Amino acid sequence: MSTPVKKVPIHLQSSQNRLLIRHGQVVNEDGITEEDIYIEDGIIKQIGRNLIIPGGTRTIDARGKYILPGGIDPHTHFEFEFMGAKSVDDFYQGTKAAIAGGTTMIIDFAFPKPGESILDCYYNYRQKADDKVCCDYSLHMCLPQWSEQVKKEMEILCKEHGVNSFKMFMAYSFMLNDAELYSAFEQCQKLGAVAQVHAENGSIIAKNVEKLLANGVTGPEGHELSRPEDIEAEAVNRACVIAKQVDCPLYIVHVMSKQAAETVCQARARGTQVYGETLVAAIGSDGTHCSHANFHYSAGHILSPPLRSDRNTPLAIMNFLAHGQRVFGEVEASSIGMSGDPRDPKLVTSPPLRSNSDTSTQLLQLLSSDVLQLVGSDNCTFNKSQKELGKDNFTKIPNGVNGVEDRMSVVWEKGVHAGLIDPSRFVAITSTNAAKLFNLYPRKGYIGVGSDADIVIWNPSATRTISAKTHHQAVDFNIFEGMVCHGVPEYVIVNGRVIVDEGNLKAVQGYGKYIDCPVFPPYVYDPEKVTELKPEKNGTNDEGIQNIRELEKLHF
Ligand SMILES: C[C@@H](CNC(N)=O)C(=O)O
Ligand SMILES: [Zn+2]
Ligand SMILES: [Zn+2]
Ligand SMILES: [Zn+2]
Repeated sequence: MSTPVKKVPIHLQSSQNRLLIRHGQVVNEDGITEEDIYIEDGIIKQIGRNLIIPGGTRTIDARGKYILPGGIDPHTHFEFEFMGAKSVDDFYQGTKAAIAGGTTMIIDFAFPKPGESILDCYYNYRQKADDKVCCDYSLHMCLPQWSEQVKKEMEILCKEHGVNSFKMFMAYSFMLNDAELYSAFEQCQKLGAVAQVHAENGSIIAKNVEKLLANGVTGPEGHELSRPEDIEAEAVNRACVIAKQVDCPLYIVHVMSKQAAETVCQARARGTQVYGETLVAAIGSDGTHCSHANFHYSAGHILSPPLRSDRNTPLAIMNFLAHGQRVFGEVEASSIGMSGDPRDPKLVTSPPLRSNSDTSTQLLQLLSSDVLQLVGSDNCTFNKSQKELGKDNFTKIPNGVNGVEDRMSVVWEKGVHAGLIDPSRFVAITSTNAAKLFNLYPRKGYIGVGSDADIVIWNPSATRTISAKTHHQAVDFNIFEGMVCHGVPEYVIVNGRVIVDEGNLKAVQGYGKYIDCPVFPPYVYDPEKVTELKPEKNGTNDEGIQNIRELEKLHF
């Protein structure tokens, strides 16, 4: 007979784990409501008005503020050994900085060392991250080579370790060829995993580099010259063609150019199931900074695919992120029933499409698809001294920039404050869509009963000036240096704990944990059939997300 568990009377339980957020505007991807939120033991327990809550609960007044699902950054490289250097933001400082900026979960790219199996790589990443992370995290696995062993270990990672996404490279010395990509996509599709690609044509880049160096172009300006937009767009298209042959859902990481985004758009219009991730760097910066007289300044902006020198890129990328991105071409708006002034910047983002009959049908299809679904940081930071590895040869500059701390504010400034997207779309592209694609939703990326209490109280009218002097990252450079952003996190709640409290960061090392990403994400593998799985938002059911109602069909 077991001894009865002694239940501590609720009014004696520590109020540390009970929180009430009042008078805020709750923003989910499908709308905004004025509701209060009651949190206990790290879970959202009640949403509504006039909630009955126990005494001793801390109350936060969110009047005039938005209450957002915590940001989810789908793309980081903490303490990553790459190109002869190790990225300086580790899992502690990187996740601490993430929380400071309103991100409450990250998904890092595990990358096997030479000769290391992907299974050992997984164990080693868990070893180095678990005790350091300040917020929850998951892992993608990179596949720098293809073999029967890799194929087998992908299955183990999917079935036993909660990895449901694999990144293949089409550039760098560890690029896979088309047949290997084909096999890798087949395995992803069989396992119910998300196939991700770094889409640049590595063979053409190698030839361009040879020519540039032979002609004495060794500075950072050579980086984009060696890998122009065509080289990115060609690889995006090729990956989409292979994925379609295999019927494998495809996720293009770091779409960095108009041409690549248009290629995603056209592939979607042909019925290819492809998702596009862009980076906050592509929205908040551009390639003109890479040909600056100062080497450190230029090298500090080097990543791949490169920031583009076309100054229209940030606005075009932001438009591709806005839902129902409209591509205005030669086809007259009236001829396809479009309203609005064609000169409206929201409409014009890309060179004219051919105006013939099936273009208008195709255009209509394009008009209905949102081209890019989410924004990552690709935080892969190297100090000025490390970037000097490429002082005499741009191909040796360690590739990577910052973004994990500033992602949310820069997207708010360039998107919501600029009037191009609304707060709900902001939530979709900075949190919810990542949760859906990697099968974390609605536990993550949603404010609903039963969801994890990862919440940001966001002040839309406050501003902050970004600087390496004040940021919480380890790196000594910031590509957004001096940018004034509207949109500041005043409170950041991580699994029910107030980590940013009235702007003060109180990160706790090791407080985060590893989160499994189950295979066959419904939003990816059942887009036709799947109904939107969502908890009763205001339900009283404290079993949380078990309470599933069938709702309208999926729409991305
Ligand atoms: C190697 C890694 C980070 N570096 C970068 N994007 O330049 C990536 O390709 O995503
Ligand atoms: Zn990449
Ligand atoms: Zn990356
Ligand atoms: Zn502003």
